[in-house]
Amino acid sequence: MSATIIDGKAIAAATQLEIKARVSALATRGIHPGLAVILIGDNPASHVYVSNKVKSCGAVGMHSVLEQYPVDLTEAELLTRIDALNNDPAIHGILVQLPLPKYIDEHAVLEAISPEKDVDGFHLINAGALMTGQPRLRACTPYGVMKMLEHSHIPLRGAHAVIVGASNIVGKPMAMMLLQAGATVTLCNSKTRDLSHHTRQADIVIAAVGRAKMITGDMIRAGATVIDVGINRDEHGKLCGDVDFDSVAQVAGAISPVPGGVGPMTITMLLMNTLEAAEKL
Ligand SMILES: Nc1nc(=O)c2c([nH]1)NC[C@@H]1CN(c3ccc(C(=O)N[C@@H](CCC(=O)O)C(=O)O)cc3)C=[N+]21
Repeated sequence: MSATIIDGKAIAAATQLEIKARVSALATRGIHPGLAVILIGDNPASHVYVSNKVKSCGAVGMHSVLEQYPVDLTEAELLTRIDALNNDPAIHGILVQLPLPKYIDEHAVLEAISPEKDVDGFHLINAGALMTGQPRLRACTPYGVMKMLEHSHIPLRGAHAVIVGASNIVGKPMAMMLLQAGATVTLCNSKTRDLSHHTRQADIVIAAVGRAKMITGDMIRAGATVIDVGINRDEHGKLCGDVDFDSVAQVAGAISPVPGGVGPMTITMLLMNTLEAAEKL
Protein backbone atom coordinates (compact mmCIF):
# COMPACT_ATOMS: atom_id res chain seq x y z
CA MET A 1 0.00 0.00 0.00
CA SER A 2 1.34 3.43 -0.92
CA ALA A 3 -1.52 5.89 -0.42
CA THR A 4 -1.80 8.33 2.46
CA ILE A 5 -5.06 7.89 4.36
CA ILE A 6 -7.31 10.95 4.48
CA ASP A 7 -8.67 10.53 7.99
CA GLY A 8 -12.18 12.02 7.93
CA LYS A 9 -12.73 11.18 11.57
CA ALA A 10 -9.68 13.19 12.66
CA ILE A 11 -10.51 16.13 10.37
CA ALA A 12 -14.08 16.03 11.72
CA ALA A 13 -12.80 16.13 15.30
CA ALA A 14 -10.55 19.12 14.54
CA THR A 15 -13.37 20.94 12.73
CA GLN A 16 -15.76 20.26 15.61
CA LEU A 17 -13.31 21.95 18.01
CA GLU A 18 -13.46 25.05 15.81
CA ILE A 19 -17.27 24.87 15.74
CA LYS A 20 -17.39 24.48 19.52
CA ALA A 21 -15.30 27.63 19.98
CA ARG A 22 -17.57 29.59 17.63
CA VAL A 23 -20.66 28.28 19.46
CA SER A 24 -19.18 29.60 22.73
CA ALA A 25 -18.45 32.96 21.11
CA LEU A 26 -22.09 33.20 19.95
CA ALA A 27 -23.30 32.46 23.49
CA THR A 28 -21.79 35.78 24.60
CA ARG A 29 -24.26 37.42 22.18
CA GLY A 30 -27.08 35.36 23.73
CA ILE A 31 -27.43 33.14 20.65
CA HIS A 32 -27.60 29.36 21.09
CA PRO A 33 -27.58 27.50 17.74
CA GLY A 34 -30.33 24.90 17.50
CA LEU A 35 -30.94 22.07 15.02
CA ALA A 36 -34.25 20.27 14.46
CA VAL A 37 -34.14 16.84 12.85
CA ILE A 38 -37.34 15.28 11.53
CA LEU A 39 -37.38 11.52 11.06
CA ILE A 40 -40.35 9.70 9.60
CA GLY A 41 -40.79 5.95 9.83
CA ASP A 42 -38.60 3.27 11.35
CA ASN A 43 -35.72 2.67 8.92
CA PRO A 44 -32.98 1.36 11.27
CA ALA A 45 -30.11 2.94 9.26
CA SER A 46 -31.85 6.34 9.42
CA HIS A 47 -32.15 5.96 13.20
CA VAL A 48 -28.40 5.42 13.51
CA TYR A 49 -27.54 8.46 11.35
CA VAL A 50 -30.05 10.69 13.09
CA SER A 51 -28.93 9.75 16.58
CA ASN A 52 -25.31 10.41 15.51
CA LYS A 53 -26.34 13.88 14.35
CA VAL A 54 -28.10 14.64 17.61
CA LYS A 55 -25.15 13.31 19.66
CA SER A 56 -22.70 15.47 17.69
CA CYS A 57 -24.77 18.57 18.42
CA GLY A 58 -24.31 17.92 22.11
CA ALA A 59 -20.56 17.50 21.65
CA VAL A 60 -20.19 21.04 20.25
CA GLY A 61 -22.62 22.60 22.74
CA MET A 62 -25.51 22.98 20.33
CA HIS A 63 -29.17 22.59 21.12
CA SER A 64 -31.01 19.92 19.12
CA VAL A 65 -34.48 18.43 18.92
CA LEU A 66 -35.39 15.15 17.31
CA GLU A 67 -38.95 14.84 16.06
CA GLN A 68 -39.94 11.29 15.21
CA TYR A 69 -43.16 10.47 13.40
CA PRO A 70 -44.85 7.25 12.36
CA VAL A 71 -44.68 6.27 8.70
CA ASP A 72 -48.32 7.30 8.12
CA LEU A 73 -47.69 11.01 8.86
CA THR A 74 -49.37 12.95 6.06
CA GLU A 75 -47.59 15.45 3.85
CA ALA A 76 -49.89 18.21 5.17
CA GLU A 77 -48.95 17.36 8.77
CA LEU A 78 -45.26 17.39 7.87
CA LEU A 79 -45.60 20.79 6.15
CA THR A 80 -47.35 22.15 9.26
CA ARG A 81 -44.42 20.99 11.44
CA ILE A 82 -41.90 22.58 9.06
CA ASP A 83 -43.83 25.84 9.15
CA ALA A 84 -43.74 25.83 12.96
CA LEU A 85 -39.97 25.21 12.96
CA ASN A 86 -39.45 27.93 10.31
CA ASN A 87 -41.03 30.33 12.82
CA ASP A 88 -39.30 28.98 15.95
CA PRO A 89 -36.55 31.41 17.05
CA ALA A 90 -34.73 28.65 19.00
CA ILE A 91 -34.20 26.69 15.77
CA HIS A 92 -31.56 27.77 13.23
CA GLY A 93 -31.36 24.58 11.20
CA ILE A 94 -34.00 22.12 9.97
CA LEU A 95 -33.16 18.72 8.50
CA VAL A 96 -35.77 16.31 7.18
CA GLN A 97 -34.11 12.91 6.97
CA LEU A 98 -34.24 11.35 3.50
CA PRO A 99 -35.53 9.17 1.99
CA LEU A 100 -39.16 10.11 2.76
CA PRO A 101 -42.06 7.66 2.51
CA LYS A 102 -43.08 7.29 -1.17
CA TYR A 103 -46.40 9.12 -0.87
CA ILE A 104 -44.72 12.34 0.34
CA ASP A 105 -43.51 14.78 -2.33
CA GLU A 106 -39.85 15.27 -1.43
CA HIS A 107 -39.48 18.35 -3.61
CA ALA A 108 -42.43 20.10 -1.93
CA VAL A 109 -41.03 19.31 1.52
CA LEU A 110 -37.51 20.58 0.76
CA GLU A 111 -38.88 23.81 -0.75
CA ALA A 112 -41.04 24.38 2.36
CA ILE A 113 -37.99 24.71 4.59
CA SER A 114 -36.93 28.33 5.00
CA PRO A 115 -33.75 28.78 2.87
CA GLU A 116 -32.08 30.46 5.89
CA LYS A 117 -32.65 27.27 7.94
CA ASP A 118 -31.96 24.78 5.15
CA VAL A 119 -28.82 23.27 6.68
CA ASP A 120 -28.83 20.43 4.13
CA GLY A 121 -28.41 23.04 1.37
CA PHE A 122 -31.06 21.28 -0.73
CA HIS A 123 -33.46 24.22 -1.26
CA LEU A 124 -33.54 25.69 -4.79
CA ILE A 125 -32.33 29.03 -3.40
CA ASN A 126 -29.24 27.43 -1.89
CA ALA A 127 -28.58 25.20 -4.91
CA GLY A 128 -28.93 28.23 -7.19
CA ALA A 129 -26.71 30.38 -4.96
CA LEU A 130 -23.96 27.77 -5.20
CA MET A 131 -24.44 27.43 -8.96
CA THR A 132 -24.05 31.18 -9.52
CA GLY A 133 -20.94 31.45 -7.33
CA GLN A 134 -22.58 33.12 -4.31
CA PRO A 135 -22.84 30.14 -1.95
CA ARG A 136 -25.07 30.45 1.10
CA LEU A 137 -25.83 27.17 2.92
CA ARG A 138 -23.96 24.37 1.11
CA ALA A 139 -24.81 20.67 0.81
CA CYS A 140 -23.04 18.96 3.72
CA THR A 141 -21.38 16.03 1.94
CA PRO A 142 -19.58 17.96 -0.83
CA TYR A 143 -18.82 20.76 1.64
CA GLY A 144 -17.18 18.13 3.86
CA VAL A 145 -15.21 16.74 0.92
CA MET A 146 -13.87 20.26 0.22
CA LYS A 147 -12.70 20.49 3.86
CA MET A 148 -10.99 17.09 3.56
CA LEU A 149 -9.14 18.18 0.40
CA GLU A 150 -8.15 21.47 2.04
CA HIS A 151 -6.89 19.77 5.23
CA SER A 152 -4.90 17.32 3.12
CA HIS A 153 -3.32 20.16 1.07
CA ILE A 154 -4.55 18.71 -2.23
CA PRO A 155 -4.09 21.40 -4.91
CA LEU A 156 -7.36 22.26 -6.68
CA ARG A 157 -6.52 25.18 -9.00
CA GLY A 158 -6.00 23.75 -12.47
CA ALA A 159 -6.39 20.17 -11.22
CA HIS A 160 -8.62 17.75 -13.08
CA ALA A 161 -11.38 16.41 -10.83
CA VAL A 162 -13.56 13.55 -12.07
CA ILE A 163 -16.81 13.01 -10.18
CA VAL A 164 -18.59 9.70 -10.65
CA GLY A 165 -22.29 10.21 -9.89
CA ALA A 166 -24.40 13.27 -10.71
CA SER A 167 -26.97 13.36 -7.89
CA ASN A 168 -28.51 16.59 -6.61
CA ILE A 169 -27.19 15.95 -3.11
CA VAL A 170 -23.59 15.02 -3.92
CA GLY A 171 -22.36 14.97 -7.54
CA LYS A 172 -23.83 18.22 -8.86
CA PRO A 173 -23.01 20.45 -5.85
CA MET A 174 -19.56 18.79 -5.66
CA ALA A 175 -18.93 19.83 -9.28
CA MET A 176 -19.88 23.44 -8.50
CA MET A 177 -17.63 23.63 -5.42
CA LEU A 178 -14.62 22.16 -7.23
CA LEU A 179 -15.23 24.42 -10.22
CA GLN A 180 -15.35 27.45 -7.95
CA ALA A 181 -12.03 26.33 -6.43
CA GLY A 182 -10.46 26.43 -9.89
CA ALA A 183 -10.54 22.74 -10.83
CA THR A 184 -11.42 21.41 -14.26
CA VAL A 185 -14.41 19.19 -13.59
CA THR A 186 -15.71 16.11 -15.39
CA LEU A 187 -19.10 14.97 -14.11
CA CYS A 188 -19.81 11.36 -15.04
CA ASN A 189 -23.14 9.57 -14.75
CA SER A 190 -24.56 6.09 -15.17
CA LYS A 191 -24.58 6.47 -18.99
CA THR A 192 -20.96 7.58 -19.30
CA ARG A 193 -19.12 5.57 -21.96
CA ASP A 194 -15.77 4.12 -20.94
CA LEU A 195 -15.79 5.44 -17.38
CA SER A 196 -12.21 4.38 -16.66
CA HIS A 197 -10.99 6.49 -19.61
CA HIS A 198 -12.22 9.51 -17.60
CA THR A 199 -11.15 8.41 -14.12
CA ARG A 200 -7.63 7.57 -15.34
CA GLN A 201 -7.15 11.23 -16.39
CA ALA A 202 -8.05 12.50 -12.96
CA ASP A 203 -5.87 14.18 -10.35
CA ILE A 204 -8.86 13.79 -8.01
CA VAL A 205 -11.61 11.16 -8.22
CA ILE A 206 -14.81 11.61 -6.21
CA ALA A 207 -16.81 8.38 -6.09
CA ALA A 208 -20.51 8.98 -5.40
CA VAL A 209 -22.39 6.28 -7.27
CA GLY A 210 -23.81 4.00 -4.58
CA ARG A 211 -22.33 0.75 -5.91
CA ALA A 212 -20.05 -1.25 -3.63
CA LYS A 213 -16.35 -1.24 -4.57
CA MET A 214 -16.95 -0.32 -8.23
CA ILE A 215 -13.91 1.99 -8.51
CA THR A 216 -10.89 -0.29 -8.77
CA GLY A 217 -7.13 0.33 -8.84
CA ASP A 218 -6.84 -0.06 -12.61
CA MET A 219 -9.17 2.96 -13.01
CA ILE A 220 -6.87 5.30 -11.07
CA ARG A 221 -3.79 7.22 -12.17
CA ALA A 222 -0.71 6.71 -9.97
CA GLY A 223 -0.61 9.33 -7.22
CA ALA A 224 -4.20 10.57 -7.67
CA THR A 225 -6.41 11.54 -4.72
CA VAL A 226 -9.51 9.37 -4.28
CA ILE A 227 -12.46 10.42 -2.11
CA ASP A 228 -15.08 7.76 -1.39
CA VAL A 229 -18.58 9.10 -0.76
CA GLY A 230 -20.31 5.69 -0.98
CA ILE A 231 -22.00 3.92 1.90
CA ASN A 232 -22.86 0.34 0.94
CA ARG A 233 -22.84 -3.10 2.48
CA ASP A 234 -20.48 -5.69 0.99
CA GLU A 235 -21.25 -9.40 0.50
CA HIS A 236 -20.53 -10.03 4.22
CA GLY A 237 -22.85 -7.21 5.31
CA LYS A 238 -19.89 -5.00 6.24
CA LEU A 239 -20.00 -1.24 5.62
CA CYS A 240 -18.02 -0.33 2.50
CA GLY A 241 -17.68 2.48 0.00
CA ASP A 242 -17.87 2.81 -3.79
CA VAL A 243 -14.09 2.38 -3.91
CA ASP A 244 -12.31 -0.95 -3.79
CA PHE A 245 -9.98 0.27 -1.05
CA ASP A 246 -7.37 -2.49 -1.26
CA SER A 247 -6.64 -2.17 -4.98
CA VAL A 248 -6.96 1.64 -5.14
CA ALA A 249 -4.67 2.18 -2.13
CA GLN A 250 -1.86 0.48 -4.13
CA VAL A 251 -1.87 3.22 -6.78
CA ALA A 252 -3.48 6.34 -5.30
CA GLY A 253 -1.48 9.10 -3.59
CA ALA A 254 -4.21 9.67 -1.02
CA ILE A 255 -7.49 7.90 -0.25
CA SER A 256 -10.37 8.38 2.16
CA PRO A 257 -11.69 5.23 3.84
CA VAL A 258 -15.25 4.05 4.60
CA PRO A 259 -16.10 4.13 7.43
CA GLY A 260 -14.09 7.01 8.91
CA GLY A 261 -13.95 9.21 5.81
CA VAL A 262 -16.70 11.34 4.31
CA GLY A 263 -19.45 10.18 6.74
CA PRO A 264 -18.11 11.92 9.86
CA MET A 265 -17.41 15.05 7.76
CA THR A 266 -21.01 15.14 6.50
CA ILE A 267 -22.27 15.30 10.07
CA THR A 268 -19.67 17.91 10.98
CA MET A 269 -20.66 20.19 8.10
CA LEU A 270 -24.29 19.91 9.20
CA LEU A 271 -23.15 21.39 12.52
CA MET A 272 -21.09 24.00 10.64
CA ASN A 273 -24.15 25.00 8.59
CA THR A 274 -26.31 25.27 11.72
CA LEU A 275 -23.61 27.46 13.29
CA GLU A 276 -23.35 29.60 10.14
CA ALA A 277 -27.15 29.99 10.04
CA ALA A 278 -27.11 31.17 13.66
CA GLU A 279 -24.14 33.51 13.12
CA LYS A 280 -26.04 35.32 10.35
CA LEU A 281 -28.66 36.50 12.86
N1 LIG B 1 -31.73 15.13 4.80
C1 LIG B 1 -30.71 14.28 4.85
N2 LIG B 1 -29.45 14.75 5.04
C2 LIG B 1 -28.40 13.88 5.11
O1 LIG B 1 -27.24 14.32 5.28
C3 LIG B 1 -28.64 12.48 4.99
C4 LIG B 1 -29.97 12.05 4.81
N3 LIG B 1 -30.97 12.98 4.74
N4 LIG B 1 -30.26 10.74 4.69
C5 LIG B 1 -29.24 9.72 4.82
C6 LIG B 1 -27.88 10.23 4.43
C7 LIG B 1 -26.73 9.38 4.94
N5 LIG B 1 -25.93 10.26 5.77
C8 LIG B 1 -24.82 9.85 6.51
C9 LIG B 1 -24.14 10.67 7.36
C10 LIG B 1 -23.07 10.22 8.11
C11 LIG B 1 -22.64 8.91 8.03
C12 LIG B 1 -21.52 8.42 8.87
O2 LIG B 1 -21.06 9.11 9.75
N6 LIG B 1 -21.03 7.20 8.63
C13 LIG B 1 -19.96 6.59 9.43
C14 LIG B 1 -20.30 5.17 9.77
C15 LIG B 1 -21.60 4.95 10.46
C16 LIG B 1 -21.94 3.50 10.62
O3 LIG B 1 -21.13 2.77 11.24
O4 LIG B 1 -22.99 3.06 10.10
C17 LIG B 1 -18.67 6.61 8.65
O5 LIG B 1 -18.72 6.66 7.42
O6 LIG B 1 -17.62 6.52 9.27
C18 LIG B 1 -23.30 8.08 7.16
C19 LIG B 1 -24.36 8.55 6.40
C20 LIG B 1 -26.54 11.49 5.82
N7 LIG B 1 -27.64 11.53 5.06
